[in-house]
Amino acid sequence: MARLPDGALMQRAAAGLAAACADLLGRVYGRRVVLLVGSGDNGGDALYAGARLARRGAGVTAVPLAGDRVHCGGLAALRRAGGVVVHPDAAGEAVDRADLVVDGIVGIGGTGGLRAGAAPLAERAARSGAAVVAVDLPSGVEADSGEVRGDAVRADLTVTFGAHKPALLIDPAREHAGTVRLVDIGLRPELPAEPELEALQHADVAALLPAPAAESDKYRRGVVGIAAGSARYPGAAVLAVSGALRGGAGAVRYVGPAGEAVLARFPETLVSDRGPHEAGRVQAWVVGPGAGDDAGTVAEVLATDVPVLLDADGLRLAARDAVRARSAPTLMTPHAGEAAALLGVAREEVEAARLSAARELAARYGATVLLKGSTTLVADPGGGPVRVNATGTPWLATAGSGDVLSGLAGSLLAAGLAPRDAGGVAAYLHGLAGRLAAHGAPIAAHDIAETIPSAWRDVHD
Ligand SMILES: NC(=O)C1=CN([C@@H]2O[C@H](COP(=O)(O)OP(=O)(O)OC[C@H]3O[C@@H](n4cnc5c(N)ncnc54)[C@H](O)[C@@H]3O)[C@@H](O)[C@H]2O)[C@@H](O)CC1
Ligand SMILES: Nc1ncnc2c1ncn2[C@@H]1O[C@H](COP(=O)(O)OP(=O)(O)O)[C@@H](O)[C@H]1O
Ligand SMILES: [K+]
Repeated sequence: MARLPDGALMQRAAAGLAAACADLLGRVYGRRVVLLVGSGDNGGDALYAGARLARRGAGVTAVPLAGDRVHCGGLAALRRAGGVVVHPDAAGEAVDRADLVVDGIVGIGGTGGLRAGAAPLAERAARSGAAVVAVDLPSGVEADSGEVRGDAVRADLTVTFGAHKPALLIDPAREHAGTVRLVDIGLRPELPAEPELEALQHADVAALLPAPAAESDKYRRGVVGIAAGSARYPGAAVLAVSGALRGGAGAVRYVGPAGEAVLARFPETLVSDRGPHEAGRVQAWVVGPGAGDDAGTVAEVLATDVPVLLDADGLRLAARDAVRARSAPTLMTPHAGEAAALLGVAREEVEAARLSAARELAARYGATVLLKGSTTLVADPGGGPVRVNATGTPWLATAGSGDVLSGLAGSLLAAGLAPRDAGGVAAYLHGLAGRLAAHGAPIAAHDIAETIPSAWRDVHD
C-alpha cells in the first residue's frame, strides 16, 4: 500500500468485487443491493463497489454498523453515485427485499465472531432470498486458521483479494465462504515466498505421480507391505490392499490374519503368514487398519528402516518414542477422533482448529501428519507449508474409506514419494475418485478404490 498511490489497491479490489457482483446478478440495472459496512477497509471495499453498481443503475443501500466509524471516501463515493445510507435498526426490510447483500463487515482485520449489532442482519440476509457476497472473507471467521468462534456470515460467493486466506480453505470457516473467487490486485511480488498453505492442483499431482519406465520391473517400482486386518475386521485388510494395488507400487505384500480374505478378492497380493520381518523386503509399510490389539506387529514395523504409514489402531498402539526414534520417515493418518485421542483433547477441539492440531501432532511425533475429515491437511514435522486437499467430498465419509486411503498413500510411499507428497497426492486422488464414483449418489469404500485409476487418468488430462 505504501508503494502505490493512496487507495489504489482498494480501487482494484472494489472493481473486482463489483464485477463479480454484476456477474452474479446477471443484470445490474434495477437490482436492489444492500451493503453491510463495518469500520475498516473491508467496508471501504464494499462502499466503492456499491458506488460502481449504483452508477450502473442498481438501487444501493449502505448500512454502517459501527456508527461514525466508516470509510469516509467510500461513503462519499456511494452517496455521489446515488446510494442511500440507512441506520442498522431500520435496515431489516431493505435486507428482506434485496437481490444481493454484500458483507463488508470485517475482513482480515476481524477477530472473534460477529458483534451483536451485525449478527441479526447477517442472519436475516441468510433467510432472505438474496445472494450473499462476502468481501475478502465471510465476516466472523478467523482469517489465518479457519476457526469460527462465534456467529459468522454464510456467503454464496466470497470475492477475495490478492491471495487465498487459510479460512477460505479450511473447515469450519470454509463452509461459510461458498464459492471463492480470487481477484488479482497485484500483490504477488509482495507475498512471502513460502505460503502457510498449499493446495495441489491437477498439474502438481501429475508431476508427482510415479510412472513405470521401460526398464522398470515390479521390484524397482517399489513393494508396499500391508500389516492390517484381524479376525474381527478382515475387511480393513482387503480395503487397504485394494487402495495399495492402485497406488503405483509394483507389488503388494500382505501380512496378518486376513490372508484368505485378501487372496479371495485380490489374487495378485503376495500373502505371507509370517510377521513383517520375515515377509520379504518392502520399500514402505502400512500398519494399523482393522489391526485390533496387535501391538507387537506395530512395534516390529516401526523398527524397520523404511517409511511407515500408521493408521487407525496402529496410531493407538504406536509408542511415541518409537515413532520419534525412527530413522526413516513416518506418515500418520488420523481422523479427528484419533488425533484428539493422541493429543489428549476432545474431538470437537480438533475439528474446530484443524490446522493447529495437525501441526501440533506432527511436532509431537516427529512425523508427517495427514489429518482426515471435511478438510484434509498434511503437515510436516519440520514446519513449512501445510498441504490442504481441495478434492474431498462428504460422500467419502463411508466406512472403510480411510482404509483405501492408507493403502493408496502407502503405495505412493513405496514408489518413492516423500511422506508429504504421498499424503497430499493420496488425498487428492482419493477425493477425486470419491467424486467421480459418487456423482451425486452414495458410494461404498470399494467404489473409491475401483475409481482410483480414473482419477489418475483425469489428473493427466
Ligand atoms: N491490506 C491490503 O492490502 C488491502 C486490504 N483491503 C481490504 O481491507 C481489509 C482489511 O481492512 P482493515 O485492516 O481495515 O480491517 P477490517 O476492515 O477487516 O476490520 C477493521 C476493524 O473492524 C473492527 N473489528 C474487528 N473485529 C470485529 C468484529 N468481529 N466485528 C465487528 N468489528 C470488528 C476493528 O475495529 C478493526 O479495526 C481486507 O480484508 C480487504 O477487504 C483491500 O481494500 C485491498 C488491499
Ligand atoms: N465431511 C467430509 N468431507 C470430506 N471428506 C470426508 C468427510 N468425512 C470423512 N471424509 C474422508 O473420508 C475418509 C474416512 O476415513 P476414516 O475416518 O478413516 O473412516 P474409516 O475408518 O471408516 O475408513 C477420509 O479420507 C476422510 O478425509
Ligand atoms: K467480509
